[in-house]
Amino acid sequence: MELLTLHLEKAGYDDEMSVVQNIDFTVSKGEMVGLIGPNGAGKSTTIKTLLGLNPFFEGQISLPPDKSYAYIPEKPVFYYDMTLWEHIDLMASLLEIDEKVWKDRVEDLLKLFDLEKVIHESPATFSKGMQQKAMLIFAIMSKPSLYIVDEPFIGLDPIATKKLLQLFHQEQARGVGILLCTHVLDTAEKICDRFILLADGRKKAEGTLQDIQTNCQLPGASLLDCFYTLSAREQEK
Ligand SMILES: Nc1ncnc2c1ncn2[C@@H]1O[C@H](COP(=O)(O)OP(=O)(O)OP(=O)(O)O)[C@@H](O)[C@H]1O
Repeated sequence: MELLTLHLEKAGYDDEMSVVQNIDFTVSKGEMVGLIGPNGAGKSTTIKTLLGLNPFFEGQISLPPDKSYAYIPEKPVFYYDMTLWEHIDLMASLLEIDEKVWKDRVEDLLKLFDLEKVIHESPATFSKGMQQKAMLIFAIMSKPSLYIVDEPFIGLDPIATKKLLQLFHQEQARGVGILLCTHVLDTAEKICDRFILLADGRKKAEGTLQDIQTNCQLPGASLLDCFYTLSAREQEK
């Protein structure tokens, strides 16, 4: 069952000029799809558009009903005057989650990510990795059916990365779909079921690692090598 279907004929930042053209893909239940591409390829524009943050687009987007998808941004934003616990409390009331349910979930997540000691401090003063963990807790506590995650690994230490990968795995096992936008290709290669490769605002390749290897005529090659080959091919055009 498809949780996200996207077909962007064009999208950009004003009516005049489109940044991405003819991009379509789906994310199904239990599936992790990697959205990859070089700097400026159009990944963030695609994500902003599918989240409804960008009014300049033509196409169709279908997301799960309200509140059942969560976006984890690359650059977290916090209220300076609020503690981590106050952020969590606010999030729970906005999402209308039962108090006992969210408190149990949050307790486990705070323990998992080692943030119990700082619940009464403002996340605005946390390190990059701690802020990333806080954003993950806000997203996971709502138990969405789809995650849209932008560069979750930057800033996380190896143990937190491992814990996050295990968490994603558990979430996928309960049928959650994940759209993962990342430049960390060696990790993406291990965890994603399929990839969408964007370059120059267009979809250049799509499929499993094996499909992409076939497309590049590089059997057995790493995702990074395939990415490099496809990017070089694009530059030659
Ligand atoms: N707010 C904006 N206004 C106008 N143009 C923008 C804006 N944001 C991005 N662009 C342009 O859109 C194009 C695609 O940028 P986008 O941020 O989607 O790329 P990306 O694939 O996410 O890159 P990166 O890997 O560097 O994050 C670039 O040419 C960029 O200059």
